[in-house]
Amino acid sequence: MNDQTIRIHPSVDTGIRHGDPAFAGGRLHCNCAENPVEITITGNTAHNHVCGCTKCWKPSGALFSMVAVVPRDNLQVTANGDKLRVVDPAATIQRHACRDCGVHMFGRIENKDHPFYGLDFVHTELSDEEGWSAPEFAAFVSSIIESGASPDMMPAVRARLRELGLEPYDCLSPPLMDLIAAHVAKSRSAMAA
Ligand SMILES: N[C@@H](CCC(=O)N[C@@H](CSCO)C(=O)NCC(=O)O)C(=O)O
Ligand SMILES: [Zn+2]
Ligand SMILES: [Zn+2]
Repeated sequence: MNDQTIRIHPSVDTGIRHGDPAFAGGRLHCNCAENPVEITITGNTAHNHVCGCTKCWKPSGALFSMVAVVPRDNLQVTANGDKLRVVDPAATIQRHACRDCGVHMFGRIENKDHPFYGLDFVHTELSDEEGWSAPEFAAFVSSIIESGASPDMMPAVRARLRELGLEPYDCLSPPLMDLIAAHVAKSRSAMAA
């Protein structure tokens, strides 16, 4: 990495750290120096990825967020939960953010018909523990333009993502898109029956 290297996200900019398959979980904190919000996760995360969408929380200076999922029953708010506010109650993913520092602690889908219902979205860089699952791909890459990135820089952004081993996609990865499509097909056939 040199001064000209495109900064994707602090957790990947110097190379991807492997996750630990035996990792049993840990705690995430917001950025408040006093009374930080804490969530506790049992077990490891899955489907970790960097996301270029406009809605996922990004640390300052990063082009992408880094976001993974956990079963919602594996996540508990364990300190200062009174500081959490839903950023956009109309969004599919309801992001619970700290009202003081703005960090998103978890995103939850309340629509039981959604393909990802039952999973919460979390940012594992908020944890001091190591072993969380590593990011596997880059999602919603073209969406960084919506946040102000120049279209001219997109070839370099995609090249840097590939160099890091994060295949760039403009929606989710093919396995996740297949999962969504299979869910839609199953719901339609259930409705027709
Ligand atoms: N171009 C839009 C895309 C936003 C989008 O569809 N984001 C996805 C992925 S977020 C986690 O990977 C999504 O499911 N959004 C639902 C939601 O955010 O509630 C943009 O950039 O805004
Ligand atoms: Zn905070
Ligand atoms: Zn996103």
